[in-house]
Amino acid sequence: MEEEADRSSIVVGMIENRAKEVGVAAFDLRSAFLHLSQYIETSCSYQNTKTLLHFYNPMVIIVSPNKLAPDGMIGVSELVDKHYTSIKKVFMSRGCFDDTKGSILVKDLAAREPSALGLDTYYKQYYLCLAAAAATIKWIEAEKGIVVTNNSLSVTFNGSFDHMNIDATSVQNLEIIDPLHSGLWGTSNKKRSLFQMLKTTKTIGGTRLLRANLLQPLKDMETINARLDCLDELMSNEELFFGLIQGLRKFPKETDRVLCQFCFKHNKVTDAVVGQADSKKSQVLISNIIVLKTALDALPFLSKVLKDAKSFLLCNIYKSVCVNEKYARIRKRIGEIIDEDVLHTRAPFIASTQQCFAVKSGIDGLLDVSRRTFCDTSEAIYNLANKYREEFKLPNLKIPFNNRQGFYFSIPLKDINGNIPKNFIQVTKHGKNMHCSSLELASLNVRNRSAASECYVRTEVCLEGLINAIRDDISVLTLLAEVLCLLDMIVNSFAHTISTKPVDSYTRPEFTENGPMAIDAGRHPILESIHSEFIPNNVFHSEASNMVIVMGPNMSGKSTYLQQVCLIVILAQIGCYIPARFASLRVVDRIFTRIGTGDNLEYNSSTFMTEMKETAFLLQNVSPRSLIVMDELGRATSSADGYAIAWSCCEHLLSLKAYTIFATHMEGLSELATMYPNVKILHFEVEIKNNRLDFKFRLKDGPRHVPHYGLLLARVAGLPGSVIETAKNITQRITTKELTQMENNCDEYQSVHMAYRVAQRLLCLKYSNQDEDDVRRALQRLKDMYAEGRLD
Ligand SMILES: Nc1ncnc2c1ncn2[C@@H]1O[C@H](COP(=O)(O)OP(=O)(O)OP(=O)(O)O)[C@@H](O)[C@H]1O
Repeated sequence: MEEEADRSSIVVGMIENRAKEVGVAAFDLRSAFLHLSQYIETSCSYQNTKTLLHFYNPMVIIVSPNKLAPDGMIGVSELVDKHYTSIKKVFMSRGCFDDTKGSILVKDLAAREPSALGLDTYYKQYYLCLAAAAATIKWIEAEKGIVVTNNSLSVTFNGSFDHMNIDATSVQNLEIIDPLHSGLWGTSNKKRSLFQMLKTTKTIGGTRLLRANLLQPLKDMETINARLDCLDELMSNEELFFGLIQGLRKFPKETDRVLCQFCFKHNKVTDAVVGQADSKKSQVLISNIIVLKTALDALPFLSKVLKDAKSFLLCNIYKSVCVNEKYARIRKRIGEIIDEDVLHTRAPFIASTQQCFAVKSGIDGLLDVSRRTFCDTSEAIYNLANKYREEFKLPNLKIPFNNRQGFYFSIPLKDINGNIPKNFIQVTKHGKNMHCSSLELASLNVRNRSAASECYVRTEVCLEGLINAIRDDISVLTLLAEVLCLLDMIVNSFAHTISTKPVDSYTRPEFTENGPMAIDAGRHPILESIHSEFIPNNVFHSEASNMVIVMGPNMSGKSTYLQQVCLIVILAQIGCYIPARFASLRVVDRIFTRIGTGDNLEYNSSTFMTEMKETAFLLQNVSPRSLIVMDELGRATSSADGYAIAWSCCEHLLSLKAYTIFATHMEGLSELATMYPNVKILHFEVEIKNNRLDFKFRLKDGPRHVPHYGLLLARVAGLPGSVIETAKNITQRITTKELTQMENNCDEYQSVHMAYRVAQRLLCLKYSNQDEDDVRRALQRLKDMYAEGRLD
């Protein structure tokens, strides 16, 4: 399953205009989804396009042939050449990117009214993605020999903009899909990504949905809360939770893919021209109908489990899927033609026999004749095996079947003893067995195969009416596919993961419209299972305190903290519980990270230039609801320039409403707090014991100077004692002056911030969901703490 889940099924068409606008059409052949997006590419390194391509992970990219964009920029075609060498690239002439054709196609093929997508209104404006859709659909129909059924495709328009945007570099930095290879976090070999941690889904569709959610978490609070309500119900109702696990198991694993395949008709004209035998395709179709029948048979159990569910999401699934008469109607029609005993199976011979006998007897005379031939040849093959067993004294001779060879003999090597009977041909060794055939078997195989092919083709003829009727109700099948993937993700991944953690270690996050981002005792979802004693830390951001500068020596836990905050936000926005005691969040629309991984994703770009490009992209695209984490910005150039850049970036971000966490070694940056009340300085607690740093991994308020931590760590790393001593003398002289300055700032910082913190807490109380009594009690506590000077 793993391999297939990774295999892409998406074809992407892309085109751009002179105004650096890009239109993208992404057609998922597995789920019959067409995603259209059109946007202005703000960054010269095509960050938005890269993020989308990373999200879709396409198997084919279709572009028009011109290498350079009209303004001399590299253009999407060159971008694909440079960065996506392993993906098949197809050129189609500019004429194939026809927006008028695209709009007609989308209108005809979309399952929902195009007006519901907003495409009717904005048609002229969004011509680029429609042009890309025209080229993409044309290529798919020609290349795959299929015709997309009208009113079948699920089309979303600019769907990725309705979700949280995490650029491709941040996806890597945060180890959302894959862990980083370098030892950045010190435990890379044991560390998994968030995706790997949650990948307990049981179907490929569910796994893909999970990946898509992690790359583009939700932004809509209602949908997030609906998922969380559903999780609440699953966590408090064991019967429902285990019932759903059992219910989902009854559906064949490939149900979601198969249901969507009914959106595509095979293009018989193309087949005839190419002269391909139809039997393979008929076989696929019959097997699809058997999967559909098995899935429809699994629905009543699911209905029974969901009948008394209370949460909105599960009730909605019950109403739209479980009590929808259309499914019963399709099942009834299948029952009129398909034998009741036929079940879905993965064993090749049983599957192919089932397919031959799927249609009830007496419906088609020719089919019945072919079946008889199929039975006769199968029996002859078994008789032949019996004959050989006796004739050659090979009682352990077996007659397995695979789709490529048909039947073959398998004999234990020890029974042969070097004397291979001369009737046997195509002899090969497989472990402790010998595989072979004989001329008689080969000839029976040919007859058996041809009888089976005839059965498939006749079966397809018999099923034609049924298949057309199924296509009339295609929307309920794609709906069932979506529901199964969603349930797989929520039940088998989210609920399962939470249930494997210690009780109450994961909690439901709360969301408020404009409230703070407050996380109490948050933990790193992955590192906490590697470290036996992971230290939790708090997070607090509000409009009045939107930047936190985190200081601390190397190895004190800064980078872990930054990653932890982002992963918690992502988990919350996919509708999952989070590793914290409590969290109240506001919805984040973009996550930006600037973390020096040392990996240069850009070719021909120094570490510093990469850092600057990423920072420029961030500053150009940041929105009031973004979350920004920056790790040691400015360390890759001279210290004065680096400091200046870090300072001015902070000042810029301070003028915005976005929340920023800035980790740095530059102690001078703490002075920002004396000038800007919306900056909070924190540090990771470290003690020095016997000339060694003792890391506490606990966040404390205010700046803190740890003398010579670089030297202490250098000693641990093994630098010679004489080198360390010289370095110590030099650094002592430099820092004495700076230290005096910092201590002065520290006092000033404390008094300014005391008053400011009161204001912050008042703001939070204003937006909180607490009742009046709780608010009154909180106000009294605030007053007492202020009087005692212990407000941190
Ligand atoms: N809260 C925590 N509890 C327990 N261990 C932690 C915690 N945070 C970090 N660690 C451990 O400390 C190691 C160093 O953490 P991290 O890389 O975050 O430090 P850093 O301050 O970013 O270092 P540098 O400045 O050198 O990048 C991590 O590999 C992790 O194993």
